Amino acid sequence: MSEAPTGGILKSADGQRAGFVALIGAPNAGKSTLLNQMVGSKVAIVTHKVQTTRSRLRGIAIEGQSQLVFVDTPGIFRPRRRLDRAMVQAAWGGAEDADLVVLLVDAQRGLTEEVEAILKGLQDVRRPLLLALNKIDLIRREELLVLAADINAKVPFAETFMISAEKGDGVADLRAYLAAHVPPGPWLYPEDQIADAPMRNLAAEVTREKLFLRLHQELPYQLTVETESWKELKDGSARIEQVIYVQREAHKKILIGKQGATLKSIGAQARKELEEMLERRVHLFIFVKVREKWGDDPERYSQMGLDFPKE
Ligand SMILES: Nc1nc2c(ncn2[C@@H]2O[C@H](COP(=O)(O)OP(=O)(O)OP(=O)(O)O)[C@@H](O)[C@H]2O)c(=O)[nH]1
Repeated sequence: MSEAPTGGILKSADGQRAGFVALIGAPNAGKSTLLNQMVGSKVAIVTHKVQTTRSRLRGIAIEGQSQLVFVDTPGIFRPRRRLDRAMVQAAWGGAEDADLVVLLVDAQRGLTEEVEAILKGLQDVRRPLLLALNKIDLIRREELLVLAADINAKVPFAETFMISAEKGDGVADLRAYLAAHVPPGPWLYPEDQIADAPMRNLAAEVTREKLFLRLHQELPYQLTVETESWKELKDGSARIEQVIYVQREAHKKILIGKQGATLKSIGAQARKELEEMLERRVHLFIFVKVREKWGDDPERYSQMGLDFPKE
């Protein structure tokens, strides 16, 4: 067997396709359910190439020779606070970055205010837009056709799919369409990273995400989270210790906050998500350490699966 030219990490690019698919929709539209159907048991890799909150990797699906990388565009609606507004902008940026954008609509709820708001936002997105009407098991076909026409009258979608994410109806068609329409090119993520994202990285990624969500522009990007220890306890819970490395004492202060309040709330959010993800109780201990100059050490970047920025 001959080795792939990339050293065996990526498969040969013959006939391969790969791309980012932004899945957007109002809360409860069924995004998670659809992703589970599309991605199956495969967990997304978690070493982001770029450290931003723009889009979160939700899962990777392989369909034939195509790799579909699903990204979330968090907080696309309800921009109440300034941070939220910044997130909304970032979210639309995420849609702009994607190769294809799928709007998932709960067909039973129909054209709600939230859906209207998303449609408005989508008018400026210069990407192929696909509409997926979900929960078709709950409504009559005639109503579905009317809804499809109403939505397409507002924003012309390249294609409209009618699916039941829960029952699986129509999901294969959508998947096949996406697979055929992502750009030709080598896969974006090596196959082995998709199957088993190391749990320690995953846990560190969760905390890192909470840090960015909470502190946003206050903190510089030179910050890293490492999971130092992970113990399975007898009562079924997990004890996880993490260290957040920052470059300066001042950053440490910001991160910890008054009387530890900032770090405490970040820790609480991370723990909650970890508990949901791992389906068990989690004891999370986070320490903050100053490690000067780690930002200049290329080795650290590659450990995190990041490219070392040239300047
Ligand atoms: N009947 C029916 N229910 C569905 C279908 N797809 C999703 N649901 C239900 O809709 C609810 C919301 O689904 P989620 O997948 O959690 O929705 P979501 O868009 O990820 O929600 P957020 O994470 O809050 O944005 C759940 O109770 C699902 O079981 C479907 O095709 N038919």
